Amino acid sequence: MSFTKSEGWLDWYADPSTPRFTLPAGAVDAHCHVFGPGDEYPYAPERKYTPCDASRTQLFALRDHLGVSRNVIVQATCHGADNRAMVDAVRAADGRARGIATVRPDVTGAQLRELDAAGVRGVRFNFLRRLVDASPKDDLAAIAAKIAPLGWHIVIYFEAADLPELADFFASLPTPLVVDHLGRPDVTAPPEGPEFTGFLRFAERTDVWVKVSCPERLSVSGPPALHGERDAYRDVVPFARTVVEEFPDRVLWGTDWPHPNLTGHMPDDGLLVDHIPHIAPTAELRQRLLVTNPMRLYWPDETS
Ligand SMILES: O=C(O)/C=C(\C=C(/O)C(=O)O)C(=O)O
Repeated sequence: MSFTKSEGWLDWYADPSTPRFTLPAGAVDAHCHVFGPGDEYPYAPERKYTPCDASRTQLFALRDHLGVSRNVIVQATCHGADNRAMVDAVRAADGRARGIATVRPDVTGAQLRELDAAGVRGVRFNFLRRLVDASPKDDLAAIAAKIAPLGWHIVIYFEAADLPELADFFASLPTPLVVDHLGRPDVTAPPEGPEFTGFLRFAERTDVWVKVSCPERLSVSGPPALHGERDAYRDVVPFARTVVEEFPDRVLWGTDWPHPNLTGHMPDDGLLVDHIPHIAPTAELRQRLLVTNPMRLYWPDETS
């Protein structure tokens, strides 16, 4: 079966620079995806975009190029609840990857145990209307109840403006929560404004983790110079740095490779690594962000 990429779709950056910032040993890319290949892992009929292919082999090549040690591979909406591409990539990583799945309310205990055995450690609830049709909260609550006994967590992806409406539902969930991409703040508003301070209050819950990822999605200071600028996405820094400094033990970082649904520019993944010292200004903060925190959440049996 062949698939045609969505109109205007930008492929991932084919020639990422070698980062100037050297990642610490054991660094984890805690948010990335695999797409297809579509002829082996067909894209879901209900998808709202059709990506380029982005295989596990290409993901692992980027991992090695950037100096990353491990990956958390998050099921992308273009694959719906068919987790095979993600699971096969996790299995192929020989213990160096974990997975976050998408499941439906009728998922069985046996299916969840099989995912867990493969290295899956959570599910994703996506609330972006441009990515998925809304799921009834009762369905999501049913999924949460099924996965909680496994010790899994729930990755939540939402627009900042929707957090007030979603906060009570999030509070009702019986598992830790991991927020994608800083909760997608409007970086044109001041960090001390009501929207972001409201998000910080939400993140004060000790079972809420935050990915300080995707500056390229959030930045409005314009695309960086053609991948020559080493301090790109400056307008996102105050938001990400605040979260890192306020919750140093509950932050995670990821590339978001292969960067779905970006228009205008595609980030050089080497630049995304070079962005890290701007949001985590000390070696100690970077050790927690990149190694200690993701190991505690995804490989607890391997942490001392
Ligand atoms: O890759 C991301 O995390 C962000 C996006 C896409 C998805 O999460 C997805 O399709 O699963 C987006 O903002 O379009």
